[in-house]
Amino acid sequence: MEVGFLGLGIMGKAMSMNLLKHGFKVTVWNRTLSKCDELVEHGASVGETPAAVVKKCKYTIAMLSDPAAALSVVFEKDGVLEAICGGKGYIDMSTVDAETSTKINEAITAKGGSFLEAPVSGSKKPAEDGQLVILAAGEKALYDEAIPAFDVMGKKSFFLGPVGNGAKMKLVVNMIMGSMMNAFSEGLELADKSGLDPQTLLGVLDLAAIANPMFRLKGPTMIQGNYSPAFPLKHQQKDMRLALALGDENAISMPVAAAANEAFKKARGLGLGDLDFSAVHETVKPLKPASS
Ligand SMILES: NC(=O)C1=CN([C@@H]2O[C@H](COP(=O)(O)OP(=O)(O)OC[C@H]3O[C@@H](n4cnc5c(N)ncnc54)[C@H](OP(=O)(O)O)[C@@H]3O)[C@@H](O)[C@H]2O)C=CC1
Ligand SMILES: O=CC(=O)O
Repeated sequence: MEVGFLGLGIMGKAMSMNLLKHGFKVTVWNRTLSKCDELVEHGASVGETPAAVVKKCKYTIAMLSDPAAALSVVFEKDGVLEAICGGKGYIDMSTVDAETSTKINEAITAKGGSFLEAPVSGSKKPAEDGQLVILAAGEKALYDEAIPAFDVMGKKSFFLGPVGNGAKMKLVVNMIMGSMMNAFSEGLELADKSGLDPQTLLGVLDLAAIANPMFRLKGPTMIQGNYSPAFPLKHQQKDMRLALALGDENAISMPVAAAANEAFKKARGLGLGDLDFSAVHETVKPLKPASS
């Protein structure tokens, strides 16, 4: 079956590559068209616009940076909305807020198409390995149709009911992850500056009740100061911002998440937005004295 794929960033490239490897026919589009070349080498076709991809494919997946990108690919000229119609599906796997997803759902379904939001948990490596956790919500029939693709991209898919629930689940998960990353950064620095070996801290944490894959994966590179991007910090800060707005809507006080958001904002201000989100570690380090 021909599947469309819009957005070939860190995640979209890995996810669409997995679809190709598992025998799906994939037509790709990316705003920066040159990013399609590598996929073409692996057998993908290219659509000139999002509308051209949707026109060709029974269902189209999107993996875009943020709400503004998700909306623009649907609503702008040559966008998804120009070609979506009865019998076609649109699956947005980007991390956005429920309001964005709902707007897209309304527009797609008004034209007779079906819509699913399906943000994912798991980063570059799980995307490459087909080990994502998929948090889907919306049209159940489209979910059932997409299961073969989800099974290739992920290790587990959840169907969470009406549109909005996938987005909310993803934001809750990333709010927790962003808060944990800040506590972890502070702990690494505290260990170091109080005379402990941060490597030993990693060993202790890994045997403790709070052992987790994120500490295991990111700890060694954070100690080296290597922040090669798997999950760009600017996207984590976007997720904290959107999660805080969800907290605001529901009158949930989230001081820990708010402090974590401030740290990610500070890191963006320091020009670290395109690095991995673990670069928030740099905000905990003491400023180097200005050279005289
Ligand atoms: N990286 C990760 O670990 C994870 C990321 N996510 C989420 O997945 C989504 C994608 O993340 P990731 O792949 O890391 O991000 P990248 O920054 O690597 O890629 C972003 C993609 O969005 C496209 N894009 C940005 N703005 C626009 C626009 N205005 N119009 C059209 N296309 C646009 C980019 O196109 P171009 O190439 O032209 O810039 C690119 O294809 C985000 O929502 C992120 O929060 C979820 C789980 C894990
Ligand atoms: O959204 C990021 C992730 O690692 O999940």
